[in-house]
Amino acid sequence: MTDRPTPSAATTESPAVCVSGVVKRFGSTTAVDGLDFTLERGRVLALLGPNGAGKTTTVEMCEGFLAPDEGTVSVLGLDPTRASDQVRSRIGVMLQGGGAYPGSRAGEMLDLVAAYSAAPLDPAWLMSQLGLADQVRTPYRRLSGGQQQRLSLACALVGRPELVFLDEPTAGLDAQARLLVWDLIRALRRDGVSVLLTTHLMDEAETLADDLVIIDHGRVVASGTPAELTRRGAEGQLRFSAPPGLDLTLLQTVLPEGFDPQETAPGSYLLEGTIDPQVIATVTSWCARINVLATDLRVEQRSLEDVFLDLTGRELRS
Ligand SMILES: Nc1ncnc2c1ncn2[C@@H]1O[C@H](COP(=O)(O)OP(=O)(O)OP(=O)(O)O)[C@@H](O)[C@H]1O
Repeated sequence: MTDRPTPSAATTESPAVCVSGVVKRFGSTTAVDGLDFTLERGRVLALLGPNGAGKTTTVEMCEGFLAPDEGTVSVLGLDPTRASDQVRSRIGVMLQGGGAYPGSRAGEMLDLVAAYSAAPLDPAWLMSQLGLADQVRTPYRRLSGGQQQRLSLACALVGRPELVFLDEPTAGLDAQARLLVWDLIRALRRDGVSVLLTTHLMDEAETLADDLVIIDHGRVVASGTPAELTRRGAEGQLRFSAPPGLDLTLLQTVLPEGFDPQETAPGSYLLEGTIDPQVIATVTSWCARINVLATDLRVEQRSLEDVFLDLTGRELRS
């Protein structure tokens, strides 16, 4: 995927997407409630949030399908509702089954979309990248849900867009198809394509995104790189098993300041904080000194699920 057309100079320097103070209401429901975030060029930003958080509404405003009630949305430096023709020729949008003629063959559909583009990718190559090489002649209605999903991704990408919107790109895909889609998103990133994706899958966000915006009830609850977010607060946990009833005040005196070791269940011990090799060595040598065998010693990093739970008191998966 090389030789993408150079974007026009007037909008090359602006961020791929800039959402500022955006509010969107549907009747009495406020779907998006003062949202701010920026997707810089060439990066992958994941909007992560539970069902109903406002992810799809946000993406649809960026695609120009919906206008915000308040605030501004800028895509490649342009207003996606006012300059929709200019914006649409430069973005890739994954439509969920929309616009498909049920009788048309998968390969024909992709060829048709490619024909509208000045410098399309090779449709046959794209079909094979997405594991659809054997479905080129299959009518759309006979494709499985996952195959339709991947064809819709192919349609979004075949025109070599500068910016791609992927709303839950792997929803409903099996593990193997999910990995194909992940590989393709990584390839887009390597090619300098900007990607805005929504997901409620932590592993997807953590694996693919350079930047994460966690939203809930239409608002940003946290943002940063996956590493920054999982490092926030308690950085990690060290757990070990040992005979119950150890006097942890003694352990605390030899640990760096800020550690408060706990016995979470009889014989199960937990330390939260920055777990570095010195902390592990301190714990094991303290156990040796009191002649106790620590078993099952393991270090766990906080996941985005933990971060979300800390911030909202709720599980990310609803
Ligand atoms: N066209 C609409 N009319 C009325 N309410 C809507 C409409 N679109 C979205 N909503 C409501 O706005 C809120 C946000 O919905 P949205 O689809 O943006 O969330 P989401 O984060 O994408 O959720 P999901 O992961 O379930 O797709 C929800 O309460 C939803 O019911």
